[in-house]
Amino acid sequence: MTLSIYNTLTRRQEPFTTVEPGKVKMYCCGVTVYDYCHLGHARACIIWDVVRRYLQLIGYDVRYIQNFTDIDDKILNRARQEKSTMEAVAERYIQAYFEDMSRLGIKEANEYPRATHTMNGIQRLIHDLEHKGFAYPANGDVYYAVQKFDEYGKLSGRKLEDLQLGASERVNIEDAEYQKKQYPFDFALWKAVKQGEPAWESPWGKGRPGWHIECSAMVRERLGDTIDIHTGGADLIFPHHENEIAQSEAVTGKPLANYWLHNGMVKVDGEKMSKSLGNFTTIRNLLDRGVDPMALRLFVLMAQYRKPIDFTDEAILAATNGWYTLRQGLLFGYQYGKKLGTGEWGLGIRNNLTSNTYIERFKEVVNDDFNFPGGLAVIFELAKELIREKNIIVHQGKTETPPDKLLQEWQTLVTLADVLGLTAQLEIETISEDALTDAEIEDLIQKRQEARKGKNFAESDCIRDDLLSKGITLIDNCEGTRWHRG
Ligand SMILES: Nc1ncnc2c1ncn2[C@@H]1O[C@H](COP(=O)(O)OP(=O)(O)OP(=O)(O)O)[C@@H](O)[C@H]1O
Ligand SMILES: [Zn+2]
Repeated sequence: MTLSIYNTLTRRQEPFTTVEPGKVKMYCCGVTVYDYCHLGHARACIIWDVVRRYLQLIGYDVRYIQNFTDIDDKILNRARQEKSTMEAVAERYIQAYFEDMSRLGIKEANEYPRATHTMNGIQRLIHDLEHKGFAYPANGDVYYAVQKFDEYGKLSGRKLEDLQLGASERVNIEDAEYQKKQYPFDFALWKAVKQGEPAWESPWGKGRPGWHIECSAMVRERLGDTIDIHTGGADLIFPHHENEIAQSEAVTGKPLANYWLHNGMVKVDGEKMSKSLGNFTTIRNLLDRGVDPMALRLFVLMAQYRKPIDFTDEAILAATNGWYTLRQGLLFGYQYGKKLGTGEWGLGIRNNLTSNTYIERFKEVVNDDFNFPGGLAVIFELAKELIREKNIIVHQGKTETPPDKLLQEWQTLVTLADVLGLTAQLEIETISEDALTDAEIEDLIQKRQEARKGKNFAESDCIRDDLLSKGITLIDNCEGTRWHRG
């Protein structure tokens, strides 16, 4: 079976094809930066990270862009509460984002555009919409006229007539915005400046962009008119993604994205985990309590990505137990490779892997709409096989299974687990003989920096992963790269 994925737009599972052969352009709606990331964000980031890694495994060259919404009422409120500025609040939480995601082993996007750095693209798009009759100015604001876009509602399946029926309790007719709109469901592309708020010059007067327009502008600027995959949480289908489609497609006349993918929500007692609702556990809080980042990854990957999942202590405990099992399998080669007499097993994992039945089974199952739980079952089968061998070695001193077979199984396990971002670190004691010095680590970080500058991300990832396998964790932030052992 080749890859087929469920497309929210068509409500069907479809064979995956790309605009350009062998290349995937992928855009993911990122976080609004006014607080630490919670487990809902962790789920979204882990799922799209793994989707990206899997597409790479099956041979695609993936260009992955994720934005930061760094201008928004919630950021301004936070800045007011703290007597700080929007920039300072945004910067702090962007930095925190990178720290948290690095702890979870999320690969960096190719670019992280920010709304405040995209003003020209945003204004150009609004101008084009106005020019084509899809937008109208009103007292310094600019609104999108949803009734002008015939296909409005095609993603979410919501029709304007239905919205109208249920609207009476939701629309506040006293609201200043409402008074400026020609139609209640029109939405703001540009908002006139309010006292004390940051603002940019524009043809419509000083002001700032609405939320939806930033993503349309960033996709257009960084990836072009039509991309292959647009992702985000299911909470964004309406209105955010519906509005992105309306904005982009009205201007270009082309599909914004061929496949729309949405992750299910992380819930707490049946309600969406959310910053606004305040019912959230942050990633750093959970990890600082001692939960292994890999257990959190497993918690996410054990569920089908579109289904909601409940965050409970029991679920994290189950994932942690699963991780301890998998970890034993992943460490097998490091611990017993030498003993089995085939040299240092940790070396050259990446280069040695050829197709085999486990890899084919893994692909077969994951090709069915990114069935990661199914892929995990193959991975656990391998891990358990290696643990069985380990027990034989521990109790009998040796195993009858040929070392080459074990080496291949172990390499397969490490490679497939790596596709899901699941990597095991050796305890410091077990590597003390050949532990790197601080200077050697700094040297490798420098090499990685250079590889990144040269856009050689395969090499930079390789250096990071090799360091990780030696118990060294890298944390990237705006000032550079920090590291710690263990
Ligand atoms: N509970 C959740 N489960 C899964 N994904 C989520 C969850 N909350 C947010 N996301 C996803 O994370 C990304 C960033 O979301 P955003 O910054 O708007 O967070 P939020 O917590 O929903 O914010 P707010 O509470 O202010 O609405 C989006 O793709 C969103 O769909
Ligand atoms: Zn978006």
